[in-house]
Amino acid sequence: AAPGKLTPDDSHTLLVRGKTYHYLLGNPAGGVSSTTTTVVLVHGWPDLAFGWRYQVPFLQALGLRVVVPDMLGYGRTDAPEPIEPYSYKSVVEDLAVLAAHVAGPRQPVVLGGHDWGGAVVWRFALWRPELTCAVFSVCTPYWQPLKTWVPREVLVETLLPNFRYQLQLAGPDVEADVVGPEKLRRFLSSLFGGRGPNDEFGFSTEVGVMFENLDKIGPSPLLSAAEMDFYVDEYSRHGLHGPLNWYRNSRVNFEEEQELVEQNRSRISAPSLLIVASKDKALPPAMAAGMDRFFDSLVKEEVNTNHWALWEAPQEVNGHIGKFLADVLK
Ligand SMILES: O=C(NCCCc1ccccc1)N[C@H]1CC[C@H](OCc2c(F)cccc2F)CC1
Repeated sequence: AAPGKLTPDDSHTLLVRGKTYHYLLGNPAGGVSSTTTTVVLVHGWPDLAFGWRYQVPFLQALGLRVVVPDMLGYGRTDAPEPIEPYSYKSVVEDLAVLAAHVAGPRQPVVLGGHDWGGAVVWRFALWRPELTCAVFSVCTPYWQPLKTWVPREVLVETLLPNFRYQLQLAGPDVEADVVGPEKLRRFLSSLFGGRGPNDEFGFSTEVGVMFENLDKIGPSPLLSAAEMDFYVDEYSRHGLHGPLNWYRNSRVNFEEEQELVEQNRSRISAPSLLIVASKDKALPPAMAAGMDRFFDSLVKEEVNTNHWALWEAPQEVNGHIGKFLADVLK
């Protein structure tokens, strides 16, 4: 692979704990040396490894090796039917295997996440602190493992009304209705900021997918037609069952994390960066209030974007990540 930029032959697959993962591997400008640091980038919903397209070349130019998987259920990675393989603990173990394959056994790596990927990288730092060199999250705050089970509908009614859409996404309706490339295109355009002729939304955090509006939704200004075609093609492979399984593990995640609660493991010692997005309706900056108390070293930054900060303000996002990593790796 050409050092410093992604080429088509930088696409790889690896059998990871019984699942085939597809990932992009970007080598650093100047080539790999024994001291090269590896960054693992974890995308969210509904996204792909391609969602990090504005960050990968920037990180390669900094001299980093970049590993970017299609997460479980997405793109050219397998999409198992059951929900358990999509739990935080299981996905963290998958990422640990992938990181070791690229960076070598027991080599600490930098973890970067957006959205669900942000939640995953915080969990990686909790479960595998010995493999965590540094961690950054875009949009997603940290929350500690809880010892009391709160059903998602109660969490929505009492504390996080902005999570109400997750009740719909955990149910059967979206994967039953959003089938085939044209429906998937309208669905993805809705999530990526596309609107109807009278500014109608196809998705809202209060409701979720607004099925009656889908056929009116136009292209998102955040992606070119070719980029959108790629997302539609990639999502047409498996449909939405896998991606939606991420919303069906609240109880599994709670039960798996009791091990962390019992061991009093709720603090993150690795140098950490949170970049919040001012206008993100799913993950508003206010959700990050109070998380500092769980960190030995936390930097918080804000960008003035909606949920898709990686694409809306890549220069600012990359600037914050670059400054953070320069401090960590100096
Ligand atoms: O659903 C997600 N993303 C879809 C966004 C769709 C959208 C697109 C464009 C505009 C608006 C919305 N992300 C998940 C990521 C994990 C989060 O759960 C972790 C968690 C807790 F469980 C409790 C406290 C904080 C915390 F972060 C829950 C949101």
